[in-house]
Amino acid sequence: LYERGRRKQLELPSLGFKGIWDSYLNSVTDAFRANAAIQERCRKYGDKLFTFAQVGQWVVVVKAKEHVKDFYNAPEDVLSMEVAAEELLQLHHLVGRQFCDETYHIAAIKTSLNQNLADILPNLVDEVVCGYIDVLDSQLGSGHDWKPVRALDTFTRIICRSSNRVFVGLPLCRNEDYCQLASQFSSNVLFCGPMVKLAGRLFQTIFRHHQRMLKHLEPLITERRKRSPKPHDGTLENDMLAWLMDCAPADREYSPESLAMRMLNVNFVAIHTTSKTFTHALYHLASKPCYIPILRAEAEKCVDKSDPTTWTKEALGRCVRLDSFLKECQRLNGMGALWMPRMAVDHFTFSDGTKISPGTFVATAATAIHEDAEIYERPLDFDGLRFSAVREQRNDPNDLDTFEPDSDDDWKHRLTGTSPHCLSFGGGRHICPGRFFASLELKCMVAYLILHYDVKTQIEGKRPPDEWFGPTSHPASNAEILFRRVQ
Ligand code: HEM
Repeated sequence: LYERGRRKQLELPSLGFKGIWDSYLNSVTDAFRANAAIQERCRKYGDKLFTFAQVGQWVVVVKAKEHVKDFYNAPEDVLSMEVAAEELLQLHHLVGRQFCDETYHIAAIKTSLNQNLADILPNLVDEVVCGYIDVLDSQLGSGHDWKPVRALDTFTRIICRSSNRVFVGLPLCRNEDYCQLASQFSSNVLFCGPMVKLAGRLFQTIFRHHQRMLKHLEPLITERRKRSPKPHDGTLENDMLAWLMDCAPADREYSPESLAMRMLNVNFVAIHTTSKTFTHALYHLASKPCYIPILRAEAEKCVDKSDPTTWTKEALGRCVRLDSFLKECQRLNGMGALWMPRMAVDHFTFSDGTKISPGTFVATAATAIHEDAEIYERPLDFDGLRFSAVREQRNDPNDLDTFEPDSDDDWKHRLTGTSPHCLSFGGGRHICPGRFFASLELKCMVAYLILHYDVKTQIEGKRPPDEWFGPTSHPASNAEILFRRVQ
């Protein structure tokens, strides 16, 4: 209790704080309406930093552009993402020390994955198509009637397969046990993390994710080692496993334990984020059918419906309206009210002189920023063409030969563009290195969907409402969307 009172950062404003007991009471009532409570405080304090009482800790909340820049550019040994994640999710207990201590998967994503996007696209598209056929079409049957489909489950399975086609290749990416492990790992961690302070090492024993991943990868690693005594000689597959081997320190190149842990980590950051974003987009599309003909017409112009093997990174890059639609979905849905948590591990001073002491949690008010009327016109309205409108002013989208997605400051309005006003992929030091892959995969997924299916919500025009757990939001987990094949 003493620690809690001390860490409140008394010099910062905090609505409703009168004493330690008060703060507990507030934190419990606010937990049920965290988004509204944080938005209220953002309106009251404007661009000032303030503190917000959560059940387990105080959080200093950052909203103003300059504060966000200070925050996300701060060095890891001052405002630490790792320590915050450890504290919130208890990763050492849940998955083991090695999960956090090694980080060479980040290098593998930043260099190899991003450089190979054009090369891996045919495999990615192939798996997206096979995923739709195996997982969605099997639920629709052979007719052309509307059929309800549980969206989040269905598309998490397709995205998990497609991502893992690029991470581990065939046939493992279609193995049921492997896919279950890869897609459930992050939800298990995110769900159990907060409870694990009590449960200690129980989670590791019960779920044994690392051992299960090891069982799947070990034969692959042994086979590759036999084939190529050095992973860097270019004879291995062009997939994440090979890139991880390339980026690993010399003594881990072929270490199944270490590589299995990195592969868990890659799946941890890649699958639920992409599946959630896709599901949000699907809910918007199904509840606002006016976007279907717009996006379908653009997709028909950019890619060949009848031959997905011809789809290229450049062609998908020209789907500017689809890019904008996805960015708008991210702006309004999917971020938590508190986003990008950091723990101060040293004294930190914001550029306006505000000091943060070690042991303080800091996070951005992402929802309040994304819904700020001073930044976005009509911020609460969903405008799927909000970002493409700016890009199309400078380029004629009907003239695909002259369209230059890379011109001027075009990047700012792209799905992968980030700024202190657009935090969906983070920003600064820990900006998401997988966002180019995620963008490519999401575009393949949505382009294929709108070319082959019509979608609508059960109650026409009504989007399944997001689910909130404290300051974290998720797309409705059990909602069904109606699908019908395009005739
Ligand atoms: C739509 C999908 C995705 C979203 C919304 C997303 C979002 C984010 C955000 C917000 C961060 C920064 C977290 C922070 O600063 O606290 C982040 C970091 C990260 N993301 Fe993503 N991500 C997505 C997909 C992916 C994919 C597909 C990969 C891998 C292939 C990936 C790999 C990573 C990694 C490794 C980090 C940590 C970077 C570091 O610590 O420097 N992400 N992501």
